[in-house]
Amino acid sequence: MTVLTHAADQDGLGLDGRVAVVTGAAGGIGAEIVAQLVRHRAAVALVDRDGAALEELAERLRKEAAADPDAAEPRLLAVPADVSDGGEVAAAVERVEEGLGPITHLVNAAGILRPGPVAGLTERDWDDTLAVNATGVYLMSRAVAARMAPRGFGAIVTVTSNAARTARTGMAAYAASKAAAQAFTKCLGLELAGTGVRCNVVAPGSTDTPMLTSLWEGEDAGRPSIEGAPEAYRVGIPTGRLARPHDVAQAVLFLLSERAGHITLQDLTVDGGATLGV
Ligand SMILES: NC(=O)C1=CN([C@@H]2O[C@H](COP(=O)(O)OP(=O)(O)OC[C@H]3O[C@@H](n4cnc5c(N)ncnc54)[C@H](O)[C@@H]3O)[C@@H](O)[C@H]2O)C=CC1
Ligand SMILES: O=C(O)c1cccc(O)c1O
Repeated sequence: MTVLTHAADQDGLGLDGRVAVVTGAAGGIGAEIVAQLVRHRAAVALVDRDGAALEELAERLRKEAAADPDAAEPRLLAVPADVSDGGEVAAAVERVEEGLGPITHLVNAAGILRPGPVAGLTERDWDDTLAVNATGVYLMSRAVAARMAPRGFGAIVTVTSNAARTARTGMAAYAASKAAAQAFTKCLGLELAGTGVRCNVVAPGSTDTPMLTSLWEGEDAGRPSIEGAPEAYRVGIPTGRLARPHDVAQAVLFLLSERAGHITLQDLTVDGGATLGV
């Protein structure tokens, strides 16, 4: 089958000519993953519930490529969809394969965070958080894996959080949803291990994106903001800085790539040592 053999391997990553789906593509981390995939000449389907932001991102990447004499014209497809809706996920996957060809790579990066202590955590916040961060990963991975497995090739990376394994104040629903996504991705990886489809997890720590900075700015009315941030955050990070979307995307690209060809069921933390350093 051509999908298994046609990718040129100019840089050892084996992403050239592949077809990747990135959820949460309009977000800080998702957009950087898309940009790096484009740089490695993968065709990319941009999935997010914010359709306008997807169009803007696609336009920006096309302009950047046009201004770079060494860059090929990017193959991009904006596919607005809510990952927590099974019907929308099925339709999105169908659209991607019609528009770009057989999906070979999936990154689950869509996510929401509704911070606050459990005492004030509403059922709505709990349900919404689990719906996007856990059910969304299950729905998208199941739909894509059903296509990858019979073709005998594929790689899935789910972006969780170091909050999945470290108790964090004000993050109970979020941490639970990320722990669920992490366990699900590894179990799926085990089921698929004999098919040539690899499934891994990247768990970032505090990363400089709107999800984090909106906490500090107290943008969500009525939600707690963090006093003294971002300085307060740096204190707990041995490397002395927040992760950048670039740091997280590098780890994701590695696990998607042929350099990680025998790596599956792994869980890579990208948090400057925050989880393990004392
Ligand atoms: N920023 C941080 O400090 C950290 C972020 N993460 C995780 O990284 C991933 C990316 O987060 P960021 O880029 O920082 O956040 P972000 O808020 O910039 O991006 C998240 C994106 O997901 C999209 N999204 C939300 N719900 C969706 C749904 N139901 N369907 C489709 N798209 C949806 C949003 O529209 C947004 O574009 C998330 O899963 C997040 O939980 C993990 C650890 C740390
Ligand atoms: O570590 C964090 O600060 C953090 C913030 C927002 C979202 C996360 O997943 C985090 O791990």
